[in-house]
Amino acid sequence: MSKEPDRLFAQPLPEVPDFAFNEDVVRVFPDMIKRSVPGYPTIVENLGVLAAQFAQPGSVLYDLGSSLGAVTQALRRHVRTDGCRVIAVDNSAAMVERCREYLNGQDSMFQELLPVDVIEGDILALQFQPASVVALNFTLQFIAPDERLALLARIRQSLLPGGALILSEKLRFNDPQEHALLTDLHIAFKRANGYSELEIAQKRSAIENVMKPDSLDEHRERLLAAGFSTVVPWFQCLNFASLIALP
Ligand SMILES: C[S@@+](CC[C@H](N)C(=O)[O-])C[C@H]1O[C@@H](n2cnc3c(N)ncnc32)[C@H](O)[C@@H]1O
Ligand SMILES: O=C(O)C(=O)C[C@]1(C(=O)O)C=C[C@@H](O)C=C1
Repeated sequence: MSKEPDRLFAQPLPEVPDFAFNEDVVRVFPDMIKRSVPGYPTIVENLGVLAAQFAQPGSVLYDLGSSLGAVTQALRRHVRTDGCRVIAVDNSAAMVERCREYLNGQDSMFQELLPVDVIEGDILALQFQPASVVALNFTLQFIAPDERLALLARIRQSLLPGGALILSEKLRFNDPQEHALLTDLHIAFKRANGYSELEIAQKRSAIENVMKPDSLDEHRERLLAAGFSTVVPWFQCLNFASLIALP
């Protein structure tokens, strides 16, 4: 994995462009996401552990919005169920190209890993195959809010009995004091990871038009409306959380 540090927002920009998963972001993404998302390494590794409990023989495991394939690699480290394969999907060509390189690297180091297909495509246009595990790890927040319910309903339709959706997201909070507190603590997390006030402010304006977090209640209600029967939060660190949704 690239060790290049994220300095994308370190210099004052005359105008901060909307955040995009382009070549510049790809180069620094492992560093960016680890220093920006509290609990990210724990979520990714345990997503593999959880997935192993839900994987059904001969089924597909989806990594939707796979970026550089961190979740796909965790699935391949932990899932030992016969006949499973991983389908990783991302609509950023730059991410997909680098993801394939990293997965080839994993293949060259370990034997008997689950086979994986990396598809460059829009998850909103995907024809889902019967799946036992679907991971949306910090991806739904980048989908237009009015598309989210239909996507989750299609995922629910594709899930096999005994399977699970694992959904990780940045959260917003309806209570203004709770929202302000957790936002301040997230900023403190970024500062502690070496981001300057300028970097934090410019990143915030880059993502505000393209990333729209929901509250935990909104997630729960939407998942139930999409046909899931059970929604269980399994991890929260500051304003970032991960949920298991069962069919
Ligand atoms: C924050 S990143 C996900 C991080 C990754 N899952 C991980 O755990 O390292 C969001 C990803 O979703 C992808 N994405 C956003 N909208 C998408 C869409 N409609 N279809 C496919 N991928 C999408 C972006 O290109 C980006 O790589
Ligand atoms: O909320 C922020 O400040 C973030 O930087 C979060 C976040 C994310 O949750 O995906 C946004 C964009 C990058 O992909 C990395 C992290």
